[in-house]
Amino acid sequence: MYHMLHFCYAFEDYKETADWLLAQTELRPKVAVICGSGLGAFAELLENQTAIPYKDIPHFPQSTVQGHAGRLVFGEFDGKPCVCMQGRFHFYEGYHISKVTFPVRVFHLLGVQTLIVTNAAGGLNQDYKVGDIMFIKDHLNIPGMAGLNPLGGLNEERFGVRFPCMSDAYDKDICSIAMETAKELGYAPFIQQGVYTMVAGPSYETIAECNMLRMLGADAVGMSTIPEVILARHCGLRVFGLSLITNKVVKDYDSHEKANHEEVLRTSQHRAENLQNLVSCLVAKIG
Ligand SMILES: O=P(O)(O)O[C@@H]1C[C@H](O)[C@@H](CO)O1
Ligand SMILES: Nc1nc2[nH]cnc2c(=O)[nH]1
Repeated sequence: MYHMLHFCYAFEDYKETADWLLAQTELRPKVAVICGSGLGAFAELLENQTAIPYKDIPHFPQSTVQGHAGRLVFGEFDGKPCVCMQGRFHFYEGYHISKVTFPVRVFHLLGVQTLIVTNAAGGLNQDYKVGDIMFIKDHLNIPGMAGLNPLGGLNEERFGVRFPCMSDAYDKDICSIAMETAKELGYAPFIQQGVYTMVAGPSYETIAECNMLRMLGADAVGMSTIPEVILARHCGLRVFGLSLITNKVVKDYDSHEKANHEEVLRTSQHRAENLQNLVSCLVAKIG
């Protein structure tokens, strides 16, 4: 059990990483994108790229999960500078929760104003189909309710207030722009809006857990994103989040379906192009 007052990082650590990154590129991104499982190909589309492996970046953790390449890519969409994490960090990889969210505060110090988070998630809502893209309108922070919040410990006032508000976590204006963009691209038939919930993982949910999460009001379940969103809101970033529904969770004891990461990566690959188009158009509009 980790100690609540234990900090992995001091303000100076975030600053050191941000200053190191600013010396590697002349781009000054206003938008950062975190790519979910299998969704990292998006970064390949960036023009005028500078790609930096996580292992070369001071204080950065490493990606250990299949489908997370482990590179930070700076580049442009339609002339709009952007920084993209090709691979994120998860609590179940054994990282302290402040390591999982380390890049978010670095983005803030780079001058980023908007964070776009993407993830692969299991569909809890009966009406969702595999391949749907859910714009996140709210979240249920299950590990947070059990005491695992990235803001636990002493508050760093240089980033934000002790008790940040979360009822406005997902930016309604960006969500409207994303909806408009999805319609322009002809993607409306597979767009949903819903509530994302996070479990710590790495085991997938039992049938009873899926039924409970649905009863609590969640539409999709994953193992990431919420700690990043909380840290982003704490330091004043605007947030847009989307979940790719890569599988339908099992809620029926007669079902022979089994959740598995191969299916997650297959669905991500299938929808990769649509997601790339959507996110790149969005960056071009809001960047
Ligand atoms: O990084 P994301 O949240 O997209 O990855 C999801 C959750 C687990 O890491 C993995 C399970 O298949 O996919
Ligand atoms: N927890 C969880 N994470 C996922 N990521 C992709 N699919 C799933 C799922 O069914 N459950």
